[in-house]
Amino acid sequence: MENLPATSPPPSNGIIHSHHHHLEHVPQTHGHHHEIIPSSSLLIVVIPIIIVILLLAILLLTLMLRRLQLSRDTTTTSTTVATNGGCLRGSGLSGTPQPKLRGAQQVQVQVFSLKEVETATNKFSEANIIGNGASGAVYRGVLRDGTAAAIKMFRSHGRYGERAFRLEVDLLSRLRSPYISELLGYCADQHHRLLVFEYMPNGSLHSHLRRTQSPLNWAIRLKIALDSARALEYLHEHTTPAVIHRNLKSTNILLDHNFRPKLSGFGLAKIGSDKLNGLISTRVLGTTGYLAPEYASTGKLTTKSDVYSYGVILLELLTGRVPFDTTRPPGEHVLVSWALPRLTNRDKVMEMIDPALDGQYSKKDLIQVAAITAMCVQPEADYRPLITDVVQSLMPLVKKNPVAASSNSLRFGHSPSPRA
Ligand SMILES: Nc1ncnc2c1ncn2[C@@H]1O[C@H](COP(=O)(O)OP(=O)(O)OP(=O)(O)O)[C@@H](O)[C@H]1O
Repeated sequence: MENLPATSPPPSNGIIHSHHHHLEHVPQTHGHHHEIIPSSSLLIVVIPIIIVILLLAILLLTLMLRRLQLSRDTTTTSTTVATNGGCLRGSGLSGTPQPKLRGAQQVQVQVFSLKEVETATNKFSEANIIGNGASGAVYRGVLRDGTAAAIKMFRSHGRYGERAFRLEVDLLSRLRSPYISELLGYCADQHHRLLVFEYMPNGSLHSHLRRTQSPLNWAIRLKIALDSARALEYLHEHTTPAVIHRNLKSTNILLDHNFRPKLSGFGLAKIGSDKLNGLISTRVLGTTGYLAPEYASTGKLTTKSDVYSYGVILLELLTGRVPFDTTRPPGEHVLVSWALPRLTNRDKVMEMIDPALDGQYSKKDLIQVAAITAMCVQPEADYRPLITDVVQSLMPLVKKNPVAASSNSLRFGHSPSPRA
């Protein structure tokens, strides 16, 4: 009241008396305020308040728009893959946490024009097709500098295909490990989406386990098991934040000229900040027979979901069977359900072993691998081991069963590993 301008009319009696007759005079006093504060003074107070509110609203809106933009970028993944032969520089999963190899720098991948890829694959000749995955055909090609390559062509790049393509480019240009398939480059020319990988002359583990001719021997199976676990260890433990592969299967384990495995197929990978508590996916993606039960039923994805899928690969190595096979007798369709009770039974474990191994393995080692496998395919995620524990358990077994130097002796028909 003291601050009222001099032009303000003097307070009325109603105000003076209000101390004594408060209740009776309240309405009167109230009405008086409108008269004693001039509109110019009101404006001085109200305008700054309105300006502050407006500024706050603009700030809030900007923040909300930014958040929306980030979440959109997360679902479509990177927007930095250059199209029309542009170059991938400083590619990043915009809006998503960017996994980095601790202490390592990003590796540049080459950008190929459609013409270059066409030349490399003899115009995508059918004769050059070496595989067919869910996202499209894979061609063998020879690059301009003479390097052999496997070129994966995305069939259509709808929302899902585009995400998978960008994710593979973004992740594989960051992740470098001797256990992970190397991305040489990519082509994103108009509607074409192609990934150019180092060529793995021995194809996939899946194809080798299906072969009846010269099957993989015990020592090489153990080495494949160990190096595949190391690939996963790299993703789960040596990458920050952890990467969950989400599509671990024997077609994604590729073998080099020495049958050393490299992990591929990163189109469904998830970069998780909380690897053990997990991420809840609204869409369950992956491959039947390899999906961890808790992920299949609730969408809860953790590094332990990968450990389960890895356990299924161990089962394939032990039994030579596929994870889901309706041609088998009833009760044997689902590999895990059939194998789980046998894995922990010392007498029955021998019954489930791949007949192609022809008894050329140590029973003691087999029991140990079976025990590791049983833990990995535990229905309860918490009881599954960390992949690092698997690596540690397999290391002494691989040391005991060294792989012969020549690739010719990696399979039977040459020099099988000795019976223990
Ligand atoms: N770098 C490579 N070298 C040699 N062969 C490869 C290479 N990449 C893929 N292939 C062959 O092509 C097949 C299909 O590969 P792709 O990556 O499409 O795998 P997929 O797991 O079957 O499919 P998706 O990952 O789309 O689910 C592989 O199983 C393998 O036989």
